[in-house]
Amino acid sequence: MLLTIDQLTKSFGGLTAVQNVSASIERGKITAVIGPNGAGKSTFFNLISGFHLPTTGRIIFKGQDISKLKAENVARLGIGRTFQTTHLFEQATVLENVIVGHRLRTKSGLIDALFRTKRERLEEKMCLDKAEEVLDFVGVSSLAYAPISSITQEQQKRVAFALALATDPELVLLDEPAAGVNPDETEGLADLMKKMVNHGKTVCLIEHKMPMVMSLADHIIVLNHGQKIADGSPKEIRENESVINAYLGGGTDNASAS
Ligand SMILES: Nc1ncnc2c1ncn2[C@@H]1O[C@H](COP(=O)(O)OP(=O)(O)OP(=O)(O)O)[C@@H](O)[C@H]1O
Repeated sequence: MLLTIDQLTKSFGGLTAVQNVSASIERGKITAVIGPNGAGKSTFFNLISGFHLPTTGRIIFKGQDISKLKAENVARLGIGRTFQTTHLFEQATVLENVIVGHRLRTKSGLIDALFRTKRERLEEKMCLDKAEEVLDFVGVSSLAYAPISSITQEQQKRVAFALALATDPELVLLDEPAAGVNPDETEGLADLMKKMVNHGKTVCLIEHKMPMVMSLADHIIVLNHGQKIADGSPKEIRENESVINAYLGGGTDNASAS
């Protein structure tokens, strides 16, 4: 297993957002995390990527306990994540967004930047090369000099993917990668996730679009009220009574059909 989560709990004051969840993510596969609104999915991602410290429990990545590491150190070890497209800088270009994202995660400090050391100049070149490479990978090279505000939501999703890929992660966490895009674009983004896997990445996504999840994921983890209520293949999840009751069945608005 690339990542193992052992009895993970996160409480915010009196509210337990993630409760005693154990799960694992297999290398080279696509794992989806699903569940109703407020189930704890984003908190789960925030815990894995070091944005929240667990209240109790452990997160083991490639044999190393990363439970207490800060986000920048988790990123350095090989876990990349997307943020909502609203985190992109609207007035900056696509390329600038990826370079800034990458620089925030590389080593040059303020002193280096002020004195323009050799390392800093070298890293600048590496950042540009890396940004061009990931923009090419996600298929938006031709938009490198376009401001974020001028491109479509689907193209912004691709830029968010590029940002996550810029640190060369082994595990990529994608938070609702297909929210707000049309069915054709959803298919294009699903293809991009498969391409990541074909290039050696392990993908874990949070997604409400069930047809996409069912056709794309190798493994699905279902959260409800902070607890894991099921874990299995798409077929197993589709047929699981508690998942049907909590999320998939009964005309719920949560599991989107498109
Ligand atoms: N930083 C925080 N402080 C306090 N409560 C929080 C915090 N982050 C999340 N919560 C609470 O934890 C619970 C789980 O929220 P979370 O965002 O993880 O769910 P989710 O499954 O991602 O929901 P959605 O599908 O709506 O994004 C919610 O009740 C939420 O209000």
